[in-house]
Amino acid sequence: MASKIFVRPISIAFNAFRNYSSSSKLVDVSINDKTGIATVTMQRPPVNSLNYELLIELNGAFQDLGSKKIKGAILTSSLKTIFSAGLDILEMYKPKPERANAFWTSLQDTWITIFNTPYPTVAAINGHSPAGGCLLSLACEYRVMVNNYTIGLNETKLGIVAPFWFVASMKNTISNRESELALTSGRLYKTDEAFKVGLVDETAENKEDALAKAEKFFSRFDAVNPIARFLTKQELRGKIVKVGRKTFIYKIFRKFQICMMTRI
Ligand SMILES: CCCCC/C=C\C/C=C\CCC/C=C/C(=O)SCCNC(=O)CCNC(=O)[C@H](O)C(C)(C)COP(=O)(O)OP(=O)(O)OC[C@H]1O[C@@H](n2cnc3c(N)ncnc32)[C@H](O)[C@@H]1OP(=O)(O)O
Repeated sequence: MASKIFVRPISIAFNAFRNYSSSSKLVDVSINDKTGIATVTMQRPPVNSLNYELLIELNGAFQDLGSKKIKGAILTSSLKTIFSAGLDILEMYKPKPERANAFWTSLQDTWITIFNTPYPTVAAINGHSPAGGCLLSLACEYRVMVNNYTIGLNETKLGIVAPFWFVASMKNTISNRESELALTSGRLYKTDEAFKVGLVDETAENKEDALAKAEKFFSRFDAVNPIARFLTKQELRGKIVKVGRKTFIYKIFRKFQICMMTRI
Protein backbone atom coordinates (compact mmCIF):
# COMPACT_ATOMS: atom_id res chain seq x y z
CA MET A 1 0.00 0.00 0.00
CA ALA A 2 1.61 3.25 -1.09
CA SER A 3 0.99 6.55 0.66
CA LYS A 4 1.49 9.88 -1.08
CA ILE A 5 3.53 12.77 0.18
CA PHE A 6 2.47 16.24 -0.80
CA VAL A 7 5.44 18.02 -2.32
CA ARG A 8 6.17 21.41 -0.79
CA PRO A 9 4.60 24.19 -2.89
CA ILE A 10 7.12 26.14 -4.89
CA SER A 11 5.90 29.49 -3.58
CA ILE A 12 6.81 28.47 -0.03
CA ALA A 13 10.15 27.01 -1.02
CA PHE A 14 11.29 30.15 -2.82
CA ASN A 15 9.22 33.21 -2.02
CA ALA A 16 11.46 35.60 -3.91
CA PHE A 17 10.29 34.03 -7.17
CA ARG A 18 6.60 33.69 -6.49
CA ASN A 19 5.88 34.71 -10.09
CA TYR A 20 7.52 31.57 -11.34
CA SER A 21 5.67 29.24 -9.01
CA SER A 22 3.46 26.56 -10.43
CA SER A 23 0.70 24.58 -8.87
CA SER A 24 1.19 21.68 -11.27
CA LYS A 25 2.69 18.58 -9.79
CA LEU A 26 5.96 17.87 -11.54
CA VAL A 27 7.18 15.30 -9.07
CA ASP A 28 5.28 12.40 -7.59
CA VAL A 29 6.45 10.92 -4.32
CA SER A 30 5.11 7.69 -2.93
CA ILE A 31 6.26 5.53 -0.05
CA ASN A 32 5.56 1.83 0.04
CA ASP A 33 4.33 1.24 3.59
CA LYS A 34 5.49 -2.37 3.55
CA THR A 35 9.02 -1.91 2.22
CA GLY A 36 9.64 1.64 3.43
CA ILE A 37 11.00 2.50 -0.01
CA ALA A 38 10.15 5.88 -1.52
CA THR A 39 9.82 6.44 -5.24
CA VAL A 40 10.35 9.94 -6.57
CA THR A 41 9.01 10.23 -10.11
CA MET A 42 9.74 13.16 -12.41
CA GLN A 43 6.73 13.91 -14.56
CA ARG A 44 7.32 16.89 -16.75
CA PRO A 45 6.49 15.90 -20.33
CA PRO A 46 7.70 15.80 -22.97
CA VAL A 47 11.27 15.16 -21.76
CA ASN A 48 11.57 16.01 -18.02
CA SER A 49 13.81 18.93 -18.89
CA LEU A 50 14.99 20.49 -15.66
CA ASN A 51 13.48 23.93 -15.27
CA TYR A 52 13.42 25.96 -12.05
CA GLU A 53 10.03 24.65 -10.94
CA LEU A 54 10.92 20.99 -11.44
CA LEU A 55 14.20 21.45 -9.59
CA ILE A 56 12.48 23.14 -6.65
CA GLU A 57 9.97 20.29 -6.41
CA LEU A 58 12.69 17.66 -6.69
CA ASN A 59 14.79 19.33 -4.03
CA GLY A 60 11.76 19.65 -1.73
CA ALA A 61 10.84 16.01 -2.26
CA PHE A 62 14.28 14.66 -1.35
CA GLN A 63 14.56 17.03 1.60
CA ASP A 64 11.15 16.02 2.95
CA LEU A 65 12.09 12.35 2.72
CA GLY A 66 14.94 13.09 5.13
CA SER A 67 12.37 13.52 7.89
CA LYS A 68 10.62 10.21 7.13
CA LYS A 69 11.82 6.85 8.25
CA ILE A 70 12.47 5.40 4.83
CA LYS A 71 14.71 2.55 3.78
CA GLY A 72 15.80 4.37 0.63
CA ALA A 73 14.59 6.42 -2.31
CA ILE A 74 14.43 5.66 -6.01
CA LEU A 75 14.55 8.46 -8.56
CA THR A 76 12.81 7.65 -11.84
CA SER A 77 10.67 9.09 -14.62
CA SER A 78 7.03 8.75 -15.61
CA LEU A 79 7.96 9.09 -19.28
CA LYS A 80 8.28 6.05 -21.51
CA THR A 81 11.66 6.71 -23.11
CA ILE A 82 13.23 9.64 -21.25
CA PHE A 83 14.70 9.80 -17.76
CA SER A 84 15.57 13.49 -18.15
CA ALA A 85 16.79 15.55 -21.12
CA GLY A 86 18.92 17.61 -18.74
CA LEU A 87 18.67 21.32 -18.15
CA ASP A 88 15.76 23.04 -19.82
CA ILE A 89 17.29 24.86 -22.73
CA LEU A 90 14.63 27.56 -22.43
CA GLU A 91 15.98 28.41 -18.95
CA MET A 92 19.31 29.15 -20.55
CA TYR A 93 18.06 31.22 -23.44
CA LYS A 94 18.27 34.94 -22.64
CA PRO A 95 16.86 34.67 -19.11
CA LYS A 96 16.50 37.60 -16.72
CA PRO A 97 19.57 37.63 -14.44
CA GLU A 98 17.39 36.99 -11.33
CA ARG A 99 15.77 33.99 -12.96
CA ALA A 100 19.17 32.70 -14.14
CA ASN A 101 20.53 33.07 -10.63
CA ALA A 102 17.52 31.32 -9.07
CA PHE A 103 17.64 28.56 -11.67
CA TRP A 104 21.34 27.93 -11.22
CA THR A 105 21.01 27.97 -7.42
CA SER A 106 18.10 25.51 -7.55
CA LEU A 107 20.13 23.18 -9.75
CA GLN A 108 23.05 23.15 -7.40
CA ASP A 109 20.87 22.88 -4.28
CA THR A 110 19.05 19.91 -5.77
CA TRP A 111 22.33 18.21 -6.65
CA ILE A 112 23.65 18.80 -3.12
CA THR A 113 20.45 17.50 -1.50
CA ILE A 114 20.39 14.30 -3.55
CA PHE A 115 24.16 13.80 -3.33
CA ASN A 116 24.01 14.09 0.46
CA THR A 117 20.84 12.29 1.52
CA PRO A 118 21.06 10.46 4.85
CA TYR A 119 19.16 7.57 3.25
CA PRO A 120 20.37 5.42 0.33
CA THR A 121 19.39 6.48 -3.18
CA VAL A 122 19.13 4.72 -6.54
CA ALA A 123 18.43 6.14 -9.98
CA ALA A 124 16.20 3.82 -11.99
CA ILE A 125 17.11 5.26 -15.38
CA ASN A 126 14.24 4.25 -17.62
CA GLY A 127 15.16 6.33 -20.66
CA HIS A 128 17.69 8.71 -22.18
CA SER A 129 19.69 10.67 -19.67
CA PRO A 130 21.98 13.28 -21.24
CA ALA A 131 23.84 16.08 -19.44
CA GLY A 132 21.82 17.33 -16.44
CA GLY A 133 19.85 14.06 -16.51
CA CYS A 134 23.10 12.18 -16.11
CA LEU A 135 24.08 14.56 -13.28
CA LEU A 136 20.89 13.70 -11.36
CA SER A 137 21.66 10.00 -11.63
CA LEU A 138 25.27 10.57 -10.57
CA ALA A 139 24.02 12.26 -7.42
CA CYS A 140 22.38 8.97 -6.43
CA GLU A 141 24.42 6.18 -4.84
CA TYR A 142 23.56 3.51 -7.40
CA ARG A 143 22.30 3.45 -10.98
CA VAL A 144 20.20 0.82 -12.74
CA MET A 145 19.57 1.58 -16.40
CA VAL A 146 17.13 0.09 -18.89
CA ASN A 147 18.78 -1.26 -22.07
CA ASN A 148 19.08 0.67 -25.32
CA TYR A 149 19.12 4.23 -24.01
CA THR A 150 21.92 6.78 -23.73
CA ILE A 151 23.59 8.54 -20.83
CA GLY A 152 26.54 10.88 -20.37
CA LEU A 153 27.84 14.39 -19.92
CA ASN A 154 27.66 15.56 -23.53
CA GLU A 155 28.16 19.28 -22.85
CA THR A 156 31.20 19.73 -25.10
CA LYS A 157 29.16 18.41 -28.03
CA LEU A 158 26.74 21.28 -27.34
CA GLY A 159 29.63 23.76 -27.24
CA ILE A 160 29.32 24.31 -23.49
CA VAL A 161 31.48 23.42 -20.53
CA ALA A 162 30.29 21.07 -17.80
CA PRO A 163 30.62 22.82 -14.42
CA PHE A 164 33.31 21.33 -12.23
CA TRP A 165 30.80 19.74 -9.86
CA PHE A 166 29.32 17.86 -12.84
CA VAL A 167 32.86 16.68 -13.54
CA ALA A 168 33.46 15.82 -9.87
CA SER A 169 30.26 13.76 -9.83
CA MET A 170 31.47 11.81 -12.86
CA LYS A 171 34.89 11.27 -11.28
CA ASN A 172 33.18 10.06 -8.12
CA THR A 173 31.65 7.28 -10.21
CA ILE A 174 34.10 6.32 -12.96
CA SER A 175 37.86 6.67 -13.28
CA ASN A 176 39.60 9.96 -13.88
CA ARG A 177 40.87 8.62 -17.22
CA GLU A 178 37.44 7.51 -18.43
CA SER A 179 35.94 10.82 -17.23
CA GLU A 180 38.49 12.75 -19.25
CA LEU A 181 37.81 10.71 -22.38
CA ALA A 182 34.05 10.96 -21.90
CA LEU A 183 33.81 14.65 -21.04
CA THR A 184 36.25 16.01 -23.59
CA SER A 185 34.47 14.12 -26.37
CA GLY A 186 30.96 14.75 -24.98
CA ARG A 187 30.34 11.02 -25.11
CA LEU A 188 26.87 9.60 -24.72
CA TYR A 189 27.15 5.95 -23.69
CA LYS A 190 24.61 3.32 -24.62
CA THR A 191 23.36 1.37 -21.61
CA ASP A 192 25.70 -1.59 -22.13
CA GLU A 193 28.70 0.72 -22.68
CA ALA A 194 27.83 2.67 -19.54
CA PHE A 195 27.69 -0.59 -17.61
CA LYS A 196 31.13 -1.63 -18.89
CA VAL A 197 32.81 1.52 -17.56
CA GLY A 198 30.83 1.54 -14.29
CA LEU A 199 28.76 4.60 -15.10
CA VAL A 200 25.76 2.42 -14.35
CA ASP A 201 25.87 -0.41 -11.84
CA GLU A 202 23.26 -2.69 -13.37
CA THR A 203 21.29 -2.94 -16.57
CA ALA A 204 17.60 -3.79 -16.75
CA GLU A 205 15.14 -5.12 -19.31
CA ASN A 206 12.45 -2.56 -18.58
CA LYS A 207 11.30 -0.11 -15.90
CA GLU A 208 9.77 -2.78 -13.65
CA ASP A 209 13.03 -4.73 -13.74
CA ALA A 210 14.96 -1.54 -12.98
CA LEU A 211 12.72 -0.76 -10.01
CA ALA A 212 13.04 -4.31 -8.68
CA LYS A 213 16.84 -4.16 -8.94
CA ALA A 214 16.85 -0.73 -7.32
CA GLU A 215 14.80 -2.08 -4.39
CA LYS A 216 17.21 -4.97 -3.99
CA PHE A 217 20.11 -2.55 -3.61
CA PHE A 218 18.66 -1.23 -0.36
CA SER A 219 18.75 -4.66 1.27
CA ARG A 220 22.57 -4.38 1.33
CA PHE A 221 22.09 -2.06 4.29
CA ASP A 222 19.73 -4.25 6.31
CA ALA A 223 22.45 -5.08 8.79
CA VAL A 224 24.17 -1.69 8.69
CA ASN A 225 23.76 1.05 11.27
CA PRO A 226 22.12 3.96 9.36
CA ILE A 227 24.04 6.66 11.23
CA ALA A 228 27.37 4.96 10.63
CA ARG A 229 26.33 4.55 7.00
CA PHE A 230 25.45 8.23 6.60
CA LEU A 231 28.61 9.46 8.32
CA THR A 232 30.65 7.25 6.03
CA LYS A 233 28.82 8.61 3.00
CA GLN A 234 29.55 12.15 4.19
CA GLU A 235 33.18 11.27 4.69
CA LEU A 236 33.36 10.09 1.08
CA ARG A 237 31.21 12.79 -0.54
CA GLY A 238 31.59 15.81 1.76
CA LYS A 239 34.69 17.24 0.12
CA ILE A 240 33.08 17.25 -3.32
CA VAL A 241 30.11 19.23 -2.03
CA LYS A 242 32.41 21.67 -0.21
CA VAL A 243 34.39 22.33 -3.35
CA GLY A 244 31.20 22.64 -5.39
CA ARG A 245 29.50 25.11 -3.08
CA LYS A 246 31.80 27.27 -1.08
CA THR A 247 34.77 28.20 -3.12
CA PHE A 248 35.66 31.46 -4.71
CA ILE A 249 36.07 29.59 -8.00
CA TYR A 250 32.47 28.48 -7.83
CA LYS A 251 31.24 32.06 -7.44
CA ILE A 252 33.30 33.20 -10.40
CA PHE A 253 32.18 30.22 -12.45
CA ARG A 254 28.53 30.86 -11.70
CA LYS A 255 28.83 34.53 -12.69
CA PHE A 256 30.44 33.39 -15.91
CA GLN A 257 27.62 30.96 -16.61
CA ILE A 258 24.94 33.52 -15.88
CA CYS A 259 26.74 35.95 -18.19
CA MET A 260 26.82 33.31 -20.92
CA MET A 261 23.18 32.46 -20.40
CA THR A 262 22.02 36.06 -20.57
CA ARG A 263 24.00 36.72 -23.74
CA ILE A 264 23.00 33.80 -26.01
C1 LIG B 1 22.39 24.05 -25.23
C2 LIG B 1 22.88 25.47 -25.20
C3 LIG B 1 22.73 26.07 -23.86
C4 LIG B 1 23.71 27.18 -23.61
C5 LIG B 1 23.92 27.34 -22.13
C6 LIG B 1 24.88 28.36 -21.76
C7 LIG B 1 25.39 28.46 -20.55
C8 LIG B 1 25.11 27.49 -19.48
C9 LIG B 1 26.39 26.99 -18.96
C10 LIG B 1 26.60 25.78 -18.55
C11 LIG B 1 25.57 24.74 -18.45
C12 LIG B 1 26.27 23.45 -18.49
C13 LIG B 1 25.44 22.29 -18.05
C14 LIG B 1 24.39 21.95 -19.04
C15 LIG B 1 23.67 20.87 -18.81
C16 LIG B 1 22.53 20.46 -19.65
O1 LIG B 1 21.79 19.60 -19.24
S1 LIG B 1 22.25 21.22 -21.17
C17 LIG B 1 20.91 20.33 -21.89
C18 LIG B 1 21.44 19.11 -22.56
N1 LIG B 1 20.37 18.29 -23.09
C19 LIG B 1 20.47 17.67 -24.24
O2 LIG B 1 21.43 17.75 -24.96
C20 LIG B 1 19.26 16.87 -24.64
C21 LIG B 1 18.72 17.32 -25.93
N2 LIG B 1 17.56 16.50 -26.27
C22 LIG B 1 17.67 15.28 -26.82
O3 LIG B 1 18.72 14.73 -27.04
C23 LIG B 1 16.37 14.62 -27.18
O4 LIG B 1 15.36 15.59 -27.20
C24 LIG B 1 15.97 13.47 -26.23
C25 LIG B 1 15.99 13.89 -24.79
C26 LIG B 1 16.87 12.26 -26.45
C27 LIG B 1 14.51 13.05 -26.59
O5 LIG B 1 14.42 12.71 -27.94
P1 LIG B 1 12.99 12.46 -28.60
O6 LIG B 1 12.21 11.50 -27.80
O7 LIG B 1 13.22 12.14 -30.03
O8 LIG B 1 12.22 13.85 -28.45
P2 LIG B 1 12.49 15.23 -29.22
O9 LIG B 1 13.91 15.42 -29.52
O10 LIG B 1 11.53 15.30 -30.36
O11 LIG B 1 12.07 16.28 -28.09
C28 LIG B 1 10.71 16.44 -27.69
C29 LIG B 1 10.51 17.88 -27.30
O12 LIG B 1 11.33 18.17 -26.14
C30 LIG B 1 12.16 19.30 -26.40
N3 LIG B 1 13.42 19.18 -25.66
C31 LIG B 1 14.33 18.21 -25.77
N4 LIG B 1 15.35 18.42 -24.92
C32 LIG B 1 15.09 19.56 -24.24
C33 LIG B 1 15.79 20.32 -23.23
N5 LIG B 1 16.95 19.93 -22.73
N6 LIG B 1 15.20 21.45 -22.80
C34 LIG B 1 14.00 21.87 -23.30
N7 LIG B 1 13.31 21.19 -24.26
C35 LIG B 1 13.84 20.05 -24.72
C36 LIG B 1 12.35 19.26 -27.90
O13 LIG B 1 12.74 20.53 -28.39
C37 LIG B 1 10.98 18.84 -28.39
O14 LIG B 1 10.14 19.98 -28.32
P3 LIG B 1 9.02 20.21 -29.45
O15 LIG B 1 8.15 18.99 -29.42
O16 LIG B 1 9.76 20.33 -30.76
O17 LIG B 1 8.33 21.46 -29.05
